Amino acid sequence: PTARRHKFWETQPVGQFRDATDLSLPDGAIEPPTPLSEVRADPYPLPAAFEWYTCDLDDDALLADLYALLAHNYVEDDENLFRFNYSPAFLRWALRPPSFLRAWHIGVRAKESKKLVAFISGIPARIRAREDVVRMAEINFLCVHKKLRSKRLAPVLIREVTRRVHQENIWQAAYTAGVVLPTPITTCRYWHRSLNPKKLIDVGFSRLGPRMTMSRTVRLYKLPDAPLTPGFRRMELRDVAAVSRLLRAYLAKFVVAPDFDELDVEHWLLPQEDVVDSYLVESPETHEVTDFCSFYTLPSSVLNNANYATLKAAYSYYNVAIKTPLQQLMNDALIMAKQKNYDVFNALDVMENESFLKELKFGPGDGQLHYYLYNYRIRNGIKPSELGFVLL
Ligand SMILES: CCCCCCCCCCCCCC(=O)CSCCNC(=O)CCNC(=O)[C@H](O)C(C)(C)COP(=O)(O)OP(=O)(O)OC[C@H]1O[C@@H](n2cnc3c(N)ncnc32)[C@H](O)[C@@H]1OP(=O)(O)O
Ligand SMILES: CN(C)Cc1n[nH]c2ccc(-c3ccc(F)cc3OCCn3ccnc3)cc12
Repeated sequence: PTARRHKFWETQPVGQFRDATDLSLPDGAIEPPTPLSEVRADPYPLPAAFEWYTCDLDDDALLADLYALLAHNYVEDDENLFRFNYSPAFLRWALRPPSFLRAWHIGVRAKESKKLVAFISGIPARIRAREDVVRMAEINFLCVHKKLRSKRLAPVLIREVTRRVHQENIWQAAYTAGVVLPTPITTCRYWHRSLNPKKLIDVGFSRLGPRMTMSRTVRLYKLPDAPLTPGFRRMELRDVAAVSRLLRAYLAKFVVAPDFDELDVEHWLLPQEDVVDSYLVESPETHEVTDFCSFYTLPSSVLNNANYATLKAAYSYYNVAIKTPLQQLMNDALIMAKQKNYDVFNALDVMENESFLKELKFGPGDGQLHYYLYNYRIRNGIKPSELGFVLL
C-alpha cells in the first residue's frame, strides 16, 4: 500500500518510517550542528495578512490573548466533547521555567486586527537519553486557529521555532502529540480514575457500567477523607534539596528522562494553587524524606453540556516511591485530588504507573500519546516503562 506522505516531516531530521528497520543507523544526533553564522538570520515568510509576534507573557493582556487562543482552538478529544483549558497561571508556569527565552514564545498575528491566530513555544531543558545528557528545546502549545487550518501554517511555525532554537546552538528537541508522525520513540496510553463519577457520566466522559447503578458506581469510587500514609504532607521550599536528591536518583533508572537540578525542581514541583500539587512522606521517626508524588491541574472545557462547563482534571506528574508502596502513595494522591474537588485523575502508562492503574480503579482512555525526539535517533524506540518524562 502507498505509505502515507509526510511532505513536511520527510524533510526533517527525524526517524523516517522507511528507516525503521535499518539497524545500521547509529543512535544519537541525526544531523550535525550548523555553524551559527549559517543559521538563517531572518524569520520565515508568512502569508501577507499575518506577522510574527513574540508573546511577552509578563504582560497580562498578552497572556490573556494566548489563553483565549488555546481555550478555543487547542487539543480536543477524538469525539470533540472536551477541549483542554490551560489556565493563564498554568501557561506562565509551563512557559517560564529557569533560563526560558521570550523569543521562543512565538505568536502569529493578523496584521489588520492584531488578533493572535497561531502560536508555538519552546522552553530549554536538559534531557538524558541513555548516558547522553543533551540540551534540548521542549516544544509545546502548537496551535493554529480553527479558521486557518489545513493551510500548511504548522510547518512554518515549526521551521521558525527550529530556527530560533538553532540560534541558541541547540540542535535537539522533545515533543509529544496525539497524532502519529515520523517517528515516535514510544507510544503511551492514558488512563482515567473517576473521582466524581456522577458528573463524569453526566458530561459523557464515562458511561454507567453494565449491571451498574449510579449509587453502586459512586460507592465503587469512594475514597477516604484523609491520606493514609503517616508523615504525608505538602512539599515546601525547605524540601527542594531532599526532593531533588530523591527524584534525580529515581529518574536515573529510565532510558529517557529530564536531568533536573534544584532550580528545576523548585520551578516544576513546588506547589502552586490550581497549577501543580506535590506531596512527600517525611518519616515521623527519622524526619527523612522517603517518597514523593505530584499532579498538575489541567481542566477541560465541556463543549456541549447543559449542566457543566468544565471538567476539573488532575494529571499524574512525577512520583517516587522508595519506602511507601507506589500503590499506597498514589492512593493518597487520589485522596488529595478528591479533597480538592477534582472530577478525574489521569495518568499515562509511563515510568512505573502500570503497577497501580488497575488496582486503583483507573480505566483505559480512548487514545494514545506519542513521544518524539527531533534530530535524535533511538533505534527501536523504548517502552513506556522506560520513559521517565512527562510533558504538560
Ligand atoms: C532543534 C529544535 C527543533 C524544534 C522543533 C521540533 C519539532 C516540533 C514539532 C511540533 C510539536 C508540537 C507539540 C505540541 O504542541 C503538542 S501536540 C498538540 C498540537 N496542537 C493541537 O492539536 C491543537 C489543535 N490543532 C491545531 O491547532 C492544528 O491542527 C495544528 C497546529 C496541530 C496543525 O495545523 P493544521 O492546520 O491542522 O495543519 P497544516 O498547517 O496544514 O500542516 C500539516 C502538517 O503539520 C503536521 N502536523 C499536524 N499536527 C502536528 C503536531 N501536533 N505536531 C507536529 N506536526 C503536526 C502534519 O503532519 C502535516 O505535516 P506532513 O504533511 O509532513 O504530515
Ligand atoms: C501532553 N500535551 C502536549 C498536551 C497534549 N497534546 N495532545 C494530546 C493528546 C492527548 C493528551 C492526553 C494526555 C494524558 C491524558 F490522560 C489524556 C489526554 O488526552 C485525553 C483526550 N483529551 C484531549 C483533550 N481533552 C481530552 C494530551 C495531549
